[in-house]
Amino acid sequence: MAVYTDVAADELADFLSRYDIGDLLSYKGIAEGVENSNFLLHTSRGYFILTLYEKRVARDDLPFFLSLMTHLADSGINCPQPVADREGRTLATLAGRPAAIISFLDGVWPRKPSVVHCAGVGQALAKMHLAGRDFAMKRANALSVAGWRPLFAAAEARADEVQPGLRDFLAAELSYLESGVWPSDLPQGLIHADLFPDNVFFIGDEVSGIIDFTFACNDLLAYDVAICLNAWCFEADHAFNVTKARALLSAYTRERPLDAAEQAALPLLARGAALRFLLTRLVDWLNVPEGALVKPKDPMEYVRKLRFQQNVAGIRDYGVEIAGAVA
Ligand SMILES: Nc1ncnc2c1ncn2[C@@H]1O[C@H](COP(=O)(O)OP(=O)(O)O)[C@@H](O)[C@H]1O
Ligand SMILES: N[C@@H](CCOP(=O)(O)O)C(=O)O
Repeated sequence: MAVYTDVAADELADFLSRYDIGDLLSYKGIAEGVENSNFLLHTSRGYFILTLYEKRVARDDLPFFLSLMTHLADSGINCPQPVADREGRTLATLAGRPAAIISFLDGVWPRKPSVVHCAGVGQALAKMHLAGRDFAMKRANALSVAGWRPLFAAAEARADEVQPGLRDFLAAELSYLESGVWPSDLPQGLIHADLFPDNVFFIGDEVSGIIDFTFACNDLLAYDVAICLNAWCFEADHAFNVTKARALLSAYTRERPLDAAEQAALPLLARGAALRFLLTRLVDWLNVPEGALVKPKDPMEYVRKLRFQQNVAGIRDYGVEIAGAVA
């Protein structure tokens, strides 16, 4: 999270008077994250998270995100729950932004994910995919292949300020991924689409909860796995850690086996996943709003990940053997 939109104390007190969550004792902006404005509320009834939805979130999508959290929780996935006001509404407006209050989850996200954490997220991701099967609402992925060229267009003129040659590198990769290679016939379902370490809480070695569903959508399930491979299985020195990848994939496939087509497509999906986060990071890096409390994420990290994925020959490079179904 971040804070793009500040909220005055009297405005917040007025807003909270519509809810039954006790008296406000304190609140503070949360500097982590990059997408929305988030505040930690401390009231006489405990802690809550207040989110003001910003740039990439369409108001019309909010019922999908809020209903999804309720659905997943009902299916045994520990995730934040939307808090309704006294009239039963979970979606509101504050400081001119769509806003919601959600429950606070205990746990901490792993700053240096270990092999055990990677296994934990693999299992949690598969359980979330299974729990999403009977979620009735649908949302297309606005940041799949068709969504990448507008991001590229927004950043290409200044891409070489970040790294000489970056514009041409991005143009070539984008053209390749747009050339008809992207699969459409793999198993689809509800995906998180942003399951990075800062969105998975642990207590000890156990996953205690999953947060941040504002990119959740219907798309290829294996694409979600690819996003996680990129986000969890590289070291701080940018080396790919095959032991972590094996742990993540093995734990995932114990819950939901990957079919042969998904296994074969995984390196390509990981290229696409790397390009998607590279592009959003680049756009954000070049457009930090003045006065915003946000630390933009490094696009170059994803240039390195993309280069790695371009050279992956097959799923064996992720430490697992090809089989009818990886398990
Ligand atoms: N339900 C929650 N319980 C506890 N902490 C939360 C919760 N939601 C968000 N946070 C805190 O806010 C940070 C950023 O949240 P996130 O949803 O990733 O932001 P963004 O909306 O920008 O994607 C998290 O890393 C965590 O510290
Ligand atoms: N995970 C994305 C950024 C958006 O996620 P947030 O949960 O940190 O707001 C990235 O790393 O590029």
